[in-house]
Amino acid sequence: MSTSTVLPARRAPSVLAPARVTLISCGIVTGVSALAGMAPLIAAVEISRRLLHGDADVWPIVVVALVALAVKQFGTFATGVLTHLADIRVSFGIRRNLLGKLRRLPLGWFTDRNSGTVKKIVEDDVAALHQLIAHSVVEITAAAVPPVAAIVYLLVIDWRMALVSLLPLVTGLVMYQRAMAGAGTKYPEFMRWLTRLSGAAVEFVNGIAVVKAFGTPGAASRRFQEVSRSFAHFFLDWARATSTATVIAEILLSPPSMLVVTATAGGVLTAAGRLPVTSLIAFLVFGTVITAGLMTVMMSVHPLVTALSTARGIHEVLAAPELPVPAEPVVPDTGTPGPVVRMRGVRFAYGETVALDGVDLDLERGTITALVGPSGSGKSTLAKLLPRFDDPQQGSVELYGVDLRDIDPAELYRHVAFVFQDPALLRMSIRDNIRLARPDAGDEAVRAAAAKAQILDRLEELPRGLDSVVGEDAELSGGERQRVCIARAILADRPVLVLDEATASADPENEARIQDALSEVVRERTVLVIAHRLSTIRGADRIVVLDAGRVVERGRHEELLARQGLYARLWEHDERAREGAADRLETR
Ligand SMILES: Nc1ncnc2c1ncn2[C@@H]1O[C@H](COP(=O)(O)OP(=O)(O)OP(=O)(O)O)[C@@H](O)[C@H]1O
Repeated sequence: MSTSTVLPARRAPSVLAPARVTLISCGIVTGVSALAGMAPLIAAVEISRRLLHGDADVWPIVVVALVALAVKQFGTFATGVLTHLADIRVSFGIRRNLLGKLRRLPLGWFTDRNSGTVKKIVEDDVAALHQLIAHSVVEITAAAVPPVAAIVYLLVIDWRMALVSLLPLVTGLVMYQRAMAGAGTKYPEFMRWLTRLSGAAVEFVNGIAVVKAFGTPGAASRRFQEVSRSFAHFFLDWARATSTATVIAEILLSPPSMLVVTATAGGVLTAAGRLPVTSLIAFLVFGTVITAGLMTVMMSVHPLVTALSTARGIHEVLAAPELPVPAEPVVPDTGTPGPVVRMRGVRFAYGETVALDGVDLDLERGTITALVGPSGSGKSTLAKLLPRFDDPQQGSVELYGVDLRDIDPAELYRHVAFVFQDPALLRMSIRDNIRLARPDAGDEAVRAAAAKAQILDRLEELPRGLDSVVGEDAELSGGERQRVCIARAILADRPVLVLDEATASADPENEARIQDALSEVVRERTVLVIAHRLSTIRGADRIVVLDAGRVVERGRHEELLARQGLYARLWEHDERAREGAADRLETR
């Protein structure tokens, strides 16, 4: 086991922390602006009061109202600019942190989630935060301050009339509250449905080739359809349960309802001489301010709740446990005697599924060790522990006698390279793809690596040669892509190499060239190869046979054949498959 101290999982900073000061200041400025924005309404009431009393001196009021209006406009403009700038800063920071985090998360984190979920967090969720930072705070403050100020103002003018005017408002809010009851549990469920929908859509699109080739019409997209249908049911049920209360609430909270109540009650009181006309005007003007403002606040609640839950989701990703990083990393000494890689008592389980159970394995310097075994025996899992895509739950993996958990990841990748089955090329020039691990490598070195990987001639045929961009003007076959990855590994020149041989057999010429490229890349290196076709690893220095997560046999090809065990059976099976294929070809 590792003996070094490891840092606790990095504490994720609050997603909104960098925008906090801006948001608080903009909230205050917006509140003041909103109050200033009410000045023209107060001025209108005051002007009508003076005119009704025969006082024509209204110009000072007009001037004050205009100044207040200018203050409001300036405040709105300034807060708009500041919040949008804060949004750009925060979104950029979050995207950068998320990308850094995704690089540090163990591979297991990704296999537990589909690519739809990851895309939703990085792209959609960060974009959704725009609403919160650039809009929600200022918009809600701007909408909430006038109604509150108006209520206080009307209570001061005539508290009894004010209470009567507020009746439709209070009833409307009670109905609204009833409509929203259960939203606390329904809303997170709604968000989970959206994630499921997005995941099902991505799965469907990713598998479209298989769908077209094998799917009976409609059958392959069934999962997507099922998720869509279940989501529609969920949403309809929710809408049905809340629609009546929502409609009544919206009618009561609308400005016309307020006007009807205020005009009727106010008119009766004014006619009876209990309410001055100027007060009636104030109620008519400010009554609609209250309802209009509240409607805006309520409309903003939904995007606000969405944005807050988004912020929580992003925070959870940033706080997800990473593979521990050593506090004091040890630099492995390549001169250490003994095996280059040593695995002891390695156990690894995916939840309940035990993939490796007590595996011991040594990779001796400059040798090729082949991992073979039936499908699901744990070969890929074992190989992925060496570049530390995950840590074993028990036991240890050592490089030059140092536990991988004690080595800085950047240092580890200076020693270990890998070529996996699925050739991963990035959307950049072929040249940059090859020199991914050595960005400063010169043209000569890149070409030499490509030549050794048996791909240079093909790359030179591309429209812009090595400058052609993958996915734009560099369309390569699977076998060619794999050879580019091999060129990358050759140029990276790491002493230890993990190699997952392709299962999908390429055409014979491609196949032969891949084999030539591989024999180049393994030269003078310590290699762990996952062998899917036993013919290719006959000459390996050592063959390790896995079965159900355990090493059941080890030795050279001839020794293992002589033992008549699992390897011999696998070999026989492979031979028969090869002969069968050859016979079929010959009889054509
Ligand atoms: N991400 C995962 N989640 C859950 N179980 C997994 C996961 N990956 C692999 N397994 C399981 O772990 C076991 C070992 O899988 P692994 O892929 O290492 O085997 P393998 O020998 O490489 O198989 P193959 O030759 O088919 O690629 C299998 O039972 C497999 O179903």
